[in-house]
Amino acid sequence: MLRSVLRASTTRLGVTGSRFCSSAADKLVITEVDDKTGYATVTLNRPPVNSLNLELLTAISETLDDLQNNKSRGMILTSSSKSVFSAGLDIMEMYKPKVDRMKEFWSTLQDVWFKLYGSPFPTVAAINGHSPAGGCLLSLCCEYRVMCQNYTIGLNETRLGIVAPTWFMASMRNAMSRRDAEMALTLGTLFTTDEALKVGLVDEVATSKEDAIAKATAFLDKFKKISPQARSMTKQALRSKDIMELEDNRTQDIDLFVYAVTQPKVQKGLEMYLEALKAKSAK
Ligand SMILES: CCCCC/C=C\CCCC/C=C/C(=O)SCCNC(=O)CCNC(=O)[C@H](O)C(C)(C)COP(=O)(O)OP(=O)(O)OC[C@H]1O[C@@H](n2cnc3c(N)ncnc32)[C@H](O)[C@@H]1OP(=O)(O)O
Repeated sequence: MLRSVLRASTTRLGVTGSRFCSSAADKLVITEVDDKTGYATVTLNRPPVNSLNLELLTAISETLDDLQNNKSRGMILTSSSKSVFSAGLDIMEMYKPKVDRMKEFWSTLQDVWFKLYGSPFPTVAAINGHSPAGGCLLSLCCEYRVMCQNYTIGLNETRLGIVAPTWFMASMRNAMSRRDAEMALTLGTLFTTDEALKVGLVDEVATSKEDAIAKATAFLDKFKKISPQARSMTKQALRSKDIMELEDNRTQDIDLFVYAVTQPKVQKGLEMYLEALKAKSAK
């Protein structure tokens, strides 16, 4: 049985929430811990599409700190939307940006990646909707992915005329073959659920969100008889090369992001992409 909200981090207004919040509906991230299993279900809750702006990333980062401090037994990452897991990075954070905010935005995304990719507790993404770009990245940071049918997932950056950073690429390479990752990254492929299963981008297909959560729980249950310390040390050892690479290059990575995104050609591309998205949603 899911017990009440453990902590619902940062509200949409950017105010940190209290431990037992009155209403979860206005929180960017809702965390519920199962009394029996100790597993936390972390729900992204920024309508309409969970695009990752600075506030949502900060809320995710705080949530991951809470889980680690509370020695979480496992986390299931999902979304409150009926059709979108996450639309990826909020394009408004990159379009006509203020440089200071942009630096904080990118640094917070790096924090989330470090904490999720390197988390000591086991993690599963219950992908209950579309999951392009940064949405796909969040799921790739998890150890296991269960995806509902008839959605799309992938690192589609090249289709936007931008380059996925090397740590995005490393996360994808960790989940599927190098060859498939190269094809997917260069083409900017958005896979259907069935295609994603075939290349190993997701591990299981679910018929509904409930089914996805049940399958995610079954994955976490597999570790019941494994020493948590041995498990986390093994995971972190396997991922340490990718983690150290970004740790050693954090500042350069932020500078490169700011430089690349502020290029007039990239700004024009983002403008056109935003217009196309708005025109589509207006139909
Ligand atoms: C080595 C060199 C390094 C160089 C570094 C350079 C660059 C940095 C790389 C950055 C990496 C980028 C990662 C990203 O994540 S970029 C974001 C990519 N995301 C997408 O392409 C997804 C776009 N969205 C969609 O495809 C669809 O919205 C959907 C997720 C499939 C959901 O479709 P649907 O349910 O039909 O919703 P709508 O399309 O109608 O959207 C509803 C409203 O939400 C707005 N929206 C959607 N996505 C975003 C977004 N990512 N950011 C901001 N806003 C978004 C959409 O415009 C609608 O708004 P409206 O209601 O006001 O019209």
